[in-house]
Amino acid sequence: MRYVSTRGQAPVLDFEGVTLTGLANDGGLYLPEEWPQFSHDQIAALRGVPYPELAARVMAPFTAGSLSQDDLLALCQQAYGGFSHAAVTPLVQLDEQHWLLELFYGPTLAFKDVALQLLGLLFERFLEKRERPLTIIGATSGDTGSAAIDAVAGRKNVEIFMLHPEGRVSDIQRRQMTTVSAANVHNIAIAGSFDDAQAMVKRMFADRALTDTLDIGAVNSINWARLMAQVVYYFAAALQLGAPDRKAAFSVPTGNFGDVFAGYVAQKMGLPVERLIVATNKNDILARAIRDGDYSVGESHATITPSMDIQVSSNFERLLFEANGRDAASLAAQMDGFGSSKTLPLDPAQRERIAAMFSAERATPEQTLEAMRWAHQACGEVIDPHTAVGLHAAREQNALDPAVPVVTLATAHPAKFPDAVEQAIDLRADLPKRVERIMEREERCETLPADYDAVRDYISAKATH
Ligand SMILES: Cc1ncc(COP(=O)(O)O)c(C=O)c1O
Ligand SMILES: N[C@@H](CCOP(=O)(O)O)C(=O)O
Repeated sequence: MRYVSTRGQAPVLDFEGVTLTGLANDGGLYLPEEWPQFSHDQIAALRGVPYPELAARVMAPFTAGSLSQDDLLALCQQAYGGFSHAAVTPLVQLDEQHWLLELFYGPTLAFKDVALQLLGLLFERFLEKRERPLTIIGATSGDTGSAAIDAVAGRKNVEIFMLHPEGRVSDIQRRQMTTVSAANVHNIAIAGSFDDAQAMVKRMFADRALTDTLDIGAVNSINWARLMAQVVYYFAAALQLGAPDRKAAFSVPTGNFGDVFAGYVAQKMGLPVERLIVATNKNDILARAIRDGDYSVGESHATITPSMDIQVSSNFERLLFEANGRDAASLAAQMDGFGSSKTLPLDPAQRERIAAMFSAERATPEQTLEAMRWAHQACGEVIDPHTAVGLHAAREQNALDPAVPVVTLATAHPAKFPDAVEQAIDLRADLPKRVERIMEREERCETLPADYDAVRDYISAKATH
């Protein structure tokens, strides 16, 4: 499989190259040159297949040329062997139409583990032959950071610098990152928003002074391998609900647009997906883009769903590229305009193609809490506030055929956000035993201003050259 940049000016890479490169050097994001196709019979043959094998079969076309089938299967078995649920991503029924796809059984209790447990192993495999270590630089609003750190802590040939917005992640999210004592882990709290952190990370990929001395890698969803691994659970859920003979819709709590874009990829591969519902909090740039064609940056608001407090949504670029017929030159011009004006009007063709598959819904804090109460009182499920944003959006879809099952992605364990859970249902969600110990450990974190030079210089000084 070959991978091309959305902006058309970066080298075409294979899967190994794209995994180690992260952001394309023209500022774009990598995508497969073409979407692999699964026929009706090939999808039917995946029914009942255990998760690690399903993962290897769904991902095989994307890794072809860089990993053998046997190697890929062995990596999937290792990656998912540590999940605390036998089904890895179990499906739970809420009522006749609504389901939850629980994605929080990995070591750090959020959906990020599904991709990052595998990515850590892929790094290790591909770095065996390299002489220089890979310096991972990432930005997190809470969950990517802990999952990525867990995936690479103590591994050879790799070190990680993770930026998070100071005071804007939950205490548990922060401790999951800052209590890891491995020498190859560096946490940086910046006095700014997640968007400030993400913008700095992207700028570092284009900073020759840095890239000439360090091999920089990505764990954020700018890295194609992240999205690839997330495609699998759409297959897992749809197969259980009757695919390929029955369609399913998915409601996805959204921030950086990676998770819902993985659903789009599953649909492009042949999975019968009726609709993808983009669920946002008050940071509703995506809802405005999908509904009104207006992708323009607003103020960043702190909410009870901090992981989704995102304005500039990395993976929306991938969808814009798809929706303009993969015209890289025109996309590059659109993104340049967005870079300077912070506003991007979608053209009519982009709007039409996006509307054909995506709906968008925004949840207020009260609607979020109300969805948590409904899940608890009517269905006996304790859900986290991010999942609740998705569930609220799912239950607003009156235009959907009631015979179509709607799956809300349950993106985090409720214990990661105990205050919001208590506010909604007056119950303190207990931390699972496997992570309880983070509450006693010492924290390690550098606090820096939201200043590009200060952060770049700190990383440059600390990194292994
Ligand atoms: C718990 C949780 N839900 C939802 C999201 C949004 O996912 P995405 O950024 O892939 O849109 C995130 C962060 O990415 C998250 O951590
Ligand atoms: N919500 C995310 C933000 C980063 O998103 P990513 O999917 O691009 O890594 C987080 O928890 O850090």
